[in-house]
Amino acid sequence: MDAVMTVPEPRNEPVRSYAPGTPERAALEARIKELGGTETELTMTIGDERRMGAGTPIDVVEPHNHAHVLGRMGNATETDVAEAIAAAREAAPAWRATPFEDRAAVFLRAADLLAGPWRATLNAATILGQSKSVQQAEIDAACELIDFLRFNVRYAQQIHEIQPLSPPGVWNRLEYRPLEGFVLAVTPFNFTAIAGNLPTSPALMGNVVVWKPSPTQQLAAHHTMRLLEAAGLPPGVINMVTGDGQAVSDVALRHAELAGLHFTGSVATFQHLWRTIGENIAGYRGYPRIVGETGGKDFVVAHPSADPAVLKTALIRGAFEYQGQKCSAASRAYVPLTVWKAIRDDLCAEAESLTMGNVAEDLSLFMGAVIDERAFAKHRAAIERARGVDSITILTGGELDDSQGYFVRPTILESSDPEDEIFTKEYFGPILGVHVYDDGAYDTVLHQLEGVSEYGLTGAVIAEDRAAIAAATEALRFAAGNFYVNDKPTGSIVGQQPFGGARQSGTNDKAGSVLNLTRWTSARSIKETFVPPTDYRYPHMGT
Ligand SMILES: NC(=O)c1ccc[n+]([C@@H]2O[C@H](COP(=O)([O-])OP(=O)(O)OC[C@H]3O[C@@H](n4cnc5c(N)ncnc54)[C@H](O)[C@@H]3O)[C@@H](O)[C@H]2O)c1
Ligand SMILES: N[C@@H](CCC=O)C(=O)O
Repeated sequence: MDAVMTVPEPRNEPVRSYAPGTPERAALEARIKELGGTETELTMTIGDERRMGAGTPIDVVEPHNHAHVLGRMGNATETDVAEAIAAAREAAPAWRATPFEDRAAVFLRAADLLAGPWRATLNAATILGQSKSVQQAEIDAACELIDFLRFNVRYAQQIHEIQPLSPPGVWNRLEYRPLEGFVLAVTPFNFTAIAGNLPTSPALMGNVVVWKPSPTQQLAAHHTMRLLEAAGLPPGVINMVTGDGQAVSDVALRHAELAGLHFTGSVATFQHLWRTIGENIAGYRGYPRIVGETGGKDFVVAHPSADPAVLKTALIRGAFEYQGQKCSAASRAYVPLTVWKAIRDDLCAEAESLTMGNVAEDLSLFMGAVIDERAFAKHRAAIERARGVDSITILTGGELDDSQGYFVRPTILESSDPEDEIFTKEYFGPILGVHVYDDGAYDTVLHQLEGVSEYGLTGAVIAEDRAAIAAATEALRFAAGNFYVNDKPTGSIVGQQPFGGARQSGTNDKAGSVLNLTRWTSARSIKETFVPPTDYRYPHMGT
């Protein structure tokens, strides 16, 4: 179309309340009932074909009621993955030739469908399959995914607007090509929005994608794929393979056309994928772009001037929302003695009072279950170890029950040893380590917490004293990619706090920002000279 088009100005999607009696609550309850009462066939999507993965069957269950099967998938085999790559490559020429505004319209439409008729479906699938409370599902599966889809379009346009200088007689242009080949998106269980963003952001930039969701997020991933189809995404642009990922690593990471990896998950998996790419580096057509966001050991440090109520709420919400299964969750806190004395009993009482259970049946609950048996076993081992360490006192929690669902009570551990593993290791669950320090030791504590963990994802300082805020901001400059002042370290919002961390927490390419989208384009410089020279001699050579 002959026009310079501007895309709609994005706004953050408002979070709905789901208070009893609201229409959104009624719609959600009805959809939970429908999806919870169906065993969904969790097919792969390869080109225009939907079929079950040909490998071993995998059940998707409700984490808070693990006897209840929500759906079944088949582990993708090497043949399945090879066919998904072939479908992506077949779709590539038409997709990269599709004008930006037509590509953008697909994702803007997906955002509007999700804001309207699809909202209850993605929220219900996230509550049932990932055990999120209503509030946690809404900020993730609805609002954050809508924001990713809308804001990325705006960011892509901003990238297109970056153009070089053109002196008289010359027109210089930058063309933003997609990468040559396919992008592999491998996504985690804990955020439906992240799972949706990792394949769609490269696709918006004109790439074709093979997407491998986490098996424990597959119900919401399945409906995300249907949403994209309903929005008009052409077959083959995003191909979804199901299962544990083994065949995906074996085939996709060794394929000559691998152009990029868009990953979110644990450090161990990311290092395995990166190592595989390194081992195959001579076999690719180009150098695959590697973007990976991984774990965290996220801190809250309080100064003696901290408002106790602000600190207490930041710890409760930061550590225990979604059972502590956010990469950003507060899992270590450093509190001066005077402030600790003011909050300890209330903090523990509040943690004990947090409601937990079947979040799909009771929409008033604050917490659900941890994601699966493996996570449950990891938390049990961490709590059992803590019981045997002299420097640790279990102040509250420590109870676990997997008879119906994988329930771990919010647990607060106090330790006099700031080097204990509760301050260094990511448990990814509702376990908060607290170190209490003498009020005069603030600077020493900042220095100690800066280097004790290998991660650099999120952190927060709670203080009223301006100099203390400035000291933490400076001392912890490289300890967190997302740093919060007088707030919890979780809950970043697209367009407001671009998200990601460095050190072992990832490549810090900031999901949902211009910085991320630039990784999915390979720019071409074009110089056109209007009146080209016709004689090779320069004036200094004389005639
Ligand atoms: N920094 C961030 O933005 C961010 C966001 C969300 C989660 N996380 C991190 O993710 C982790 C939790 O997520 P998870 O448990 O799903 O992580 P995970 O590493 O277990 O799994 C992530 C994905 O990798 C796949 N996978 C695992 N082994 C594979 C292999 N050999 N080949 C190919 N794929 C493979 C999984 O099936 C899943 O799809 C935590 O460490 C958390 O901190 C980070
Ligand atoms: N962006 C989310 C965290 C994503 C990781 O799990 C937050 O800021 O809480």
